[in-house]
Amino acid sequence: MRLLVLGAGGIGGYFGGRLAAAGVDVRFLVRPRRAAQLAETGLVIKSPLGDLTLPVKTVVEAPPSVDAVLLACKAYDLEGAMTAIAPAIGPSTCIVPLLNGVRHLDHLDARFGAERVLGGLCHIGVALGPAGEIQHLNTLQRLALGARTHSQQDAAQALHGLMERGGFAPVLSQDILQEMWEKFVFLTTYAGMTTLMRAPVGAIVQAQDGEALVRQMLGECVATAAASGYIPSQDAYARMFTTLSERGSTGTASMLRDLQRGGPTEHEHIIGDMLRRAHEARLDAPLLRVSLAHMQAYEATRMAHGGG
Ligand SMILES: NC(=O)C1=CN([C@@H]2O[C@H](COP(=O)(O)OP(=O)(O)OC[C@H]3O[C@@H](n4cnc5c(N)ncnc54)[C@H](OP(=O)(O)O)[C@@H]3O)[C@@H](O)[C@H]2O)C=CC1
Ligand SMILES: CC(C)(CO)C(=O)C(=O)O
Repeated sequence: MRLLVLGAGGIGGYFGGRLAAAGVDVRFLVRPRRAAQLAETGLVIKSPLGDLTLPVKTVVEAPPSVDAVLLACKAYDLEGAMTAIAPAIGPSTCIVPLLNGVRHLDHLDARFGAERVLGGLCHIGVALGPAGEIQHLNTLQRLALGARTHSQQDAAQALHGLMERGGFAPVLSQDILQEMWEKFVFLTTYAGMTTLMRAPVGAIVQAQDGEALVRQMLGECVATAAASGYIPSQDAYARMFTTLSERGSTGTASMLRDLQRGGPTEHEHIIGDMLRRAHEARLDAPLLRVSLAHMQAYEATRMAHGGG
């Protein structure tokens, strides 16, 4: 099976690297700067689960008709990424997007046809270091993928088999859209609250109304998910709330880290999309409104200072 991984950043580099190290036929579709860097250093992963340095195959133009594409770009790069992978999408190619959120599914479906687009997500903490190395920040490495329709089940199973070779125990989800929505609900609150407060969870819940505000934003997201047909399970809700209200936690969403380094963020794809869906369902979501306005003001300021 020929696998094309779009992006050798945190997510693409980590999972693609594990697969390449196991002998899977992986090509990384990257831009010229990253191609040069990888040619010089190889793909480097620094992880508590095992470091890795290996030469990898890169391409700056997609080869025709691969078997599967692992899509691992940030949401603000989705349009360009879809154009980049287009030549690789043949009649039986599957695309597994690993982006956070859910809105990208609509864009991918419109561009390539819903039958090509499986569901996917990952729970992991990875970031690119200064020399382009992939830093694995904890020991989580959960990748889940699954069929969105009955007709995709065989393809999902085959891809899961391929992913298993990477040694990161991928999950073949029987309800990937539900899982994606649960992560969307969690991440919107995590990113919304930690960016608004410029603080980790532990500091937020120490503030007078901190925990109440976390509960309120989570409630707005849960109501939106429910109105969209994806009520988080009780277990999922309990896990989310535990993480979002943990005393002493130093946890922050990657969106806060992106903001603190003055970079672009996925706020429209995450917070903006959740709020849009709340409005469509005629739900009041005052905290999401504040959170989105805050991120849009950040973005306007960033652009005014020449941010690209
Ligand atoms: N990092 C994490 O721990 C987690 C991230 N996610 C989600 O996964 C997604 C990816 O995040 P992450 O890996 O951290 O992001 P990164 O910024 O680390 O990596 C994205 C990569 O995509 C590449 N890219 C973008 N457009 C193109 C293109 N047209 N052609 C080739 N390469 C392209 C970028 O290349 P270039 O270097 O050229 O810009 C970059 O290396 C996001 O939606 C994120 O929210 C989900 C769970 C955890
Ligand atoms: C929730 C988390 C930390 C891990 O998957 C993440 O996706 C993010 O912060 O962007």
